[in-house]
Amino acid sequence: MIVAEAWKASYLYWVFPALIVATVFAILGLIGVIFAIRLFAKYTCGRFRKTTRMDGKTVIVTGCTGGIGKETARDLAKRGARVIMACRNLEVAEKVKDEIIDSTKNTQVIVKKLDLSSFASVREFAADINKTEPKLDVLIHNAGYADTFKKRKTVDDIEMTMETNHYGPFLLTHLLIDLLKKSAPSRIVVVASSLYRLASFNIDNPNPVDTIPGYLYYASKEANILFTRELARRLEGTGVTVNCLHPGLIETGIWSSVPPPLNWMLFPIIKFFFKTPKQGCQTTVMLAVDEQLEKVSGKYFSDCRESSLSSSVSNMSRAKKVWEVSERMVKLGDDDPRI
Ligand SMILES: NC(=O)c1ccc[n+]([C@@H]2O[C@H](COP(=O)([O-])OP(=O)(O)OC[C@H]3O[C@@H](n4cnc5c(N)ncnc54)[C@H](O)[C@@H]3O)[C@@H](O)[C@H]2O)c1
Repeated sequence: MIVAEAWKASYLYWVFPALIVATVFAILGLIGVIFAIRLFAKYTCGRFRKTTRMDGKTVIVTGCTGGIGKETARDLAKRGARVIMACRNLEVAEKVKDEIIDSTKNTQVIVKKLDLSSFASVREFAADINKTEPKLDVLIHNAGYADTFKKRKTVDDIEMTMETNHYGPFLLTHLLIDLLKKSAPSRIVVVASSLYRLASFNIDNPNPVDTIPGYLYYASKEANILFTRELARRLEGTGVTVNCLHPGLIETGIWSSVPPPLNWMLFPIIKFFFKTPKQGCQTTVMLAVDEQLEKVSGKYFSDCRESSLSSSVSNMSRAKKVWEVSERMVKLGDDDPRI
């Protein structure tokens, strides 16, 4: 009884609850500030002006049946470009094409089959473009594949993530380079990711069939950046520029590769904090369209601004080695163009 009375009289009797309440308010305040910062970032992300036109220009966008690619194709069609949708699934692509024509009133939108996980498909697509298109102003490497755990090989016996995200686009660039040079000033845009920092392309194991694909996705994005830097060096003076970008964290189908239960936890984060595909295509569109960037090459952009790269991808001797390994992997023939 006496102890209870003493406890009540002690200042600790009030200080403890007050501390708990203050801590709860501080935590809630912190969460609120994080929310506000993220929402601010989401709605003030870079946005490229709508007025620059692309009439008379021909653009290829790979992987545009959904996500960032679809909004990129729509935006460029709205600006008057002839848009070639290079897609794996023709049935879905035709529906998306109709939707884009409907919303932009630009009938110069066409679909062509391209499966980046097959060198034969890449060759067939490039041969068709070289035969039918008198010029090519912009080539956008947007398509991307991600899986977390499922190890898969392509028809070429190459690890799926690496071929789709790096070797396929590497070969396609070679096969279209003469057309791009002929059409100069022309551009190549590579959709990479800031998550390249999480992994490293293994030069000693260019066909990493035993590695977890989740890791290889990041490694392929590092390869995208090294490819961009070496390509820019090799294309100097040709009038063809190449730049790469991080689109931001975007609410697209690529996140469905995250397995349960991680995807259940990720779902509200993606819904609340990630940008929409329309917001996510802004940097790609800027690199494809902005007249002020006509001579800019070999750079990395994020949120419509040039951004800095880590030292691992600034190393040009590493970029050269990745290039040489990639040349061997795609088995360039004697008649294929070299860059
Ligand atoms: N969503 C993000 O948060 C995010 C972040 C950083 C980078 N990226 C990059 O953005 C690009 C677009 O991805 P997204 O987020 O719109 O995802 P998405 O899954 O919605 O789109 C990917 C597209 O690539 C196509 N594709 C996949 N494999 C292909 C193949 N073998 N041949 C041809 N096309 C193929 C798909 O059909 C789809 O149209 C990718 O390169 C991705 O790595 C996305």
